[in-house]
Amino acid sequence: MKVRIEGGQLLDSRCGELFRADIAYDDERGHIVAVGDCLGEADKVVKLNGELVLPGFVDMHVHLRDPGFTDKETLATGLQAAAAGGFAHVACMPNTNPPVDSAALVEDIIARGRAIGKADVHPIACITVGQAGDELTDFEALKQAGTIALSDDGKGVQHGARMLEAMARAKAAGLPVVIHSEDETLSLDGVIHPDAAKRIGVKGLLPESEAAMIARDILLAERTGAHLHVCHVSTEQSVALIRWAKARGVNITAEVTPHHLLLTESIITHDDAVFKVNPPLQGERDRHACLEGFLDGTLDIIATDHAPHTAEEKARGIAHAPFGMVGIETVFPLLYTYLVAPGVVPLSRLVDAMTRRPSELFGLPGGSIRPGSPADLTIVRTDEERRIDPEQFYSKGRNTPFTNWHAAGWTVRTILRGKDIFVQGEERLS
Ligand SMILES: NC(=O)N[C@@H](CC(=O)O)C(=O)O
Ligand SMILES: [Zn+2]
Ligand SMILES: [Zn+2]
Repeated sequence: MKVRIEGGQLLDSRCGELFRADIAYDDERGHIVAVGDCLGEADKVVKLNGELVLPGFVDMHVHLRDPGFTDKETLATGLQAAAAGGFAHVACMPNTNPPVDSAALVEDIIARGRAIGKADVHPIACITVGQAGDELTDFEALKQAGTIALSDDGKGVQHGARMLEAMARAKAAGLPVVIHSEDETLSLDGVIHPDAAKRIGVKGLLPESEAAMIARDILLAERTGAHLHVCHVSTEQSVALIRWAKARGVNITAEVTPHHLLLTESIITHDDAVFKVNPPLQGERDRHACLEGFLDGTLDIIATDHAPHTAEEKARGIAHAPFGMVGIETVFPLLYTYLVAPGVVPLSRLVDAMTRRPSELFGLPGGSIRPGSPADLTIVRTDEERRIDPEQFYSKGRNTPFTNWHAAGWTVRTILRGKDIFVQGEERLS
């Protein structure tokens, strides 16, 4: 069936300007047929009134908690939440129970994800067996099964020689190594930024633990030629090191989260674990450096690090609650409202960092609106402001630090290969 979307605004990726155009796609074959005016007959017409029609969003860092932690999230709730946030594709981290360290587990997630029929899920598998930091997993078998990258996210690989071997083998297998950069001999059992920790009376987490590990892994990536991708960059020193590595020609890319672009440790004025995340919210200099790094492309992409936890777990307070914040349903409205609308970040930079760039880095489909490309589309309304209410989330996780913030830029429809995977107001999957 031929579908036409008319009355929307598209983004010209070369000049960054918005323009009016219609889009025709084939909802069975799943690709875009034409972009422009007078696109001819269609079996179905979606009429818009100036909404943005963007490529389907891509998030390279989410925690879907399935298998093993389904009280926090399930594949179904996580992939519906992703679609509601405008995401057509998400990459899920392997810190589940059991950890995703075998081909069978990768295949299981892909098969169950596909059956749910929401966002497409692309598993990232463990670097080390059981995420224990020691024996390496079978990279070739994991790749055959469909894994798109390797990571022990949640923990850093502490042993340098082991990481060197992992990068050499990842290079041979053609898989990116995605690092949670944390030198545990520095971070120890700290929980939040040292300044905030002093105010609250808990243990500080040394920010230098991040850059220390990034420095090591830059050197190992340079030696091996592996594609090193740095997760959730949060400090000024980390941004400087990545910028330096790129200038040297190291095969390195990086991501930044919405919370590290919008928040600092100063928001932590009382013991509320909703602000506890790893890496922690840092200082204003760090936040500013992340923003600069994002604008100049040192930090290539936006990733949410969507990390749902239960209300009970988060009620344990900053010292004892698990690290992590949800983010997949609010990332675009927050960054649109607080960075794009005030003129800090161009819309084209934000959209590129959530679509074309992550697709390109990890070899995923989509990322552009052109005849022949997949009909992965996100339709966003920028003229309707809403208050963020976690009770409305499709995710099981309600642990957002942005409760009661007002934002515009909500997704009204998400399309994957020509099929609607989210329409505003739809029922929850359980
Ligand atoms: N970011 C977090 O604070 N938590 C993540 C782990 C991680 O991304 O390191 C989680 O799995 O909960
Ligand atoms: Zn991490
Ligand atoms: Zn993570």
